[in-house]
Amino acid sequence: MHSLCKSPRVLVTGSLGQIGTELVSTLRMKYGAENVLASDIKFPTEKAKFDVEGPFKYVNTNNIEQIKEAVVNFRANKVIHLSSILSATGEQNPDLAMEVNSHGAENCFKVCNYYGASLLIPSSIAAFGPETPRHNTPDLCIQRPLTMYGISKVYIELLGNWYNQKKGLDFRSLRLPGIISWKALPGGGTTDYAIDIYYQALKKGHYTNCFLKKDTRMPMMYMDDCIRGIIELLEAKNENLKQRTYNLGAIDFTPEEIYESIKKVMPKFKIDYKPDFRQSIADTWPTSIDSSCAKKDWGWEHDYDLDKMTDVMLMNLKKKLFV
Ligand SMILES: NC(=O)c1ccc[n+]([C@@H]2O[C@H](COP(=O)([O-])OP(=O)(O)OC[C@H]3O[C@@H](n4cnc5c(N)ncnc54)[C@H](O)[C@@H]3O)[C@@H](O)[C@H]2O)c1
Ligand SMILES: C[C@@H](O)[C@H](N)C(=O)O
Repeated sequence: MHSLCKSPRVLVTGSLGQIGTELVSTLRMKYGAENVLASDIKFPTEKAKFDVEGPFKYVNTNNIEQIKEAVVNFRANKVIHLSSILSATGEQNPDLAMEVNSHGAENCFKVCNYYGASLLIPSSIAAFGPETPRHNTPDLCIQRPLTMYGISKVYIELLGNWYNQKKGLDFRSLRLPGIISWKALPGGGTTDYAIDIYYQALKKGHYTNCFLKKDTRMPMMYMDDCIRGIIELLEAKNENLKQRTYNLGAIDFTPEEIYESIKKVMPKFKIDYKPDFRQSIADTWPTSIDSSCAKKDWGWEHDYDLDKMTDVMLMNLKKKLFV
């Protein structure tokens, strides 16, 4: 069985996305480039590539045979499944979201269960809905999301519990907030205004048509915290885990607060608002989440606050855009 292999052999799906491009490079630095197989339905390009090069394979996660082949030939004992259609794109193309998010995950569960590999799939604050307690949302509470994306996340969380209890599959998941980074562009999320605002601040000095109202508070996190959180959960001792899915909280802010944070560095920066369909998605999500269970079971602490993140985002984006 592959699970008996000592060194981690990790297959990452959807690895050319926002989180994957950074996670793959960090894992390669940690485990050795040859031990991390990146995969996606896109191929690496000059614009979208990994800082640390290593093996890459085309894997469409809707095709179970392609996942099987990658796991078997690479002798993967861990799968990190990232391929996904995010919330806003998912509401515009619900059939695609159902196919990629639910069917793709089902395929990963079946393959990992059969070949004895562990499986980590991120969940999201989108797994909560309008009936969920909105402030400091606990791990265990009512979850009735209204988006196709959120529905698939609840399905994955529950499948993970089932496979863990009935089949002994080592499944782990984190409910991530909106992730903010400067390296890769996001892929159609409701929290993505909080990335675009930094680009527009530097390019135009004015963020026009912010698609959420100025007082819409959502949980957020800087990418470095996200990558560290994923790897800490991946490496946590199984006996310390009291649940299979953990809230992973960090910071929370509104469009107006991130605007004020940027203004501290760029006093002439301006913003205007034009909320669209994404407002109704954001209105059903928590304003902040409680990650005390992750802290208690495996020591989770975030590092970046809003102003520290703003400094790092502006500094790195300046170099990326203008140097
Ligand atoms: N970015 C965030 O703010 C955020 C927040 C919470 C949870 N998450 C979760 O983290 C994971 C990764 O998110 P991300 O932000 O990197 O997403 P992304 O949209 O940036 O990347 C998704 C990747 O999946 C690939 N993909 C799409 N369909 C595929 C298929 N059929 N087969 C294989 N690959 C396919 C895409 O080409 C893309 O590279 C997802 O599960 C997402 O739900 C992300
Ligand atoms: C929150 C998260 O899952 C993603 N950033 C989205 O907005 O869809």
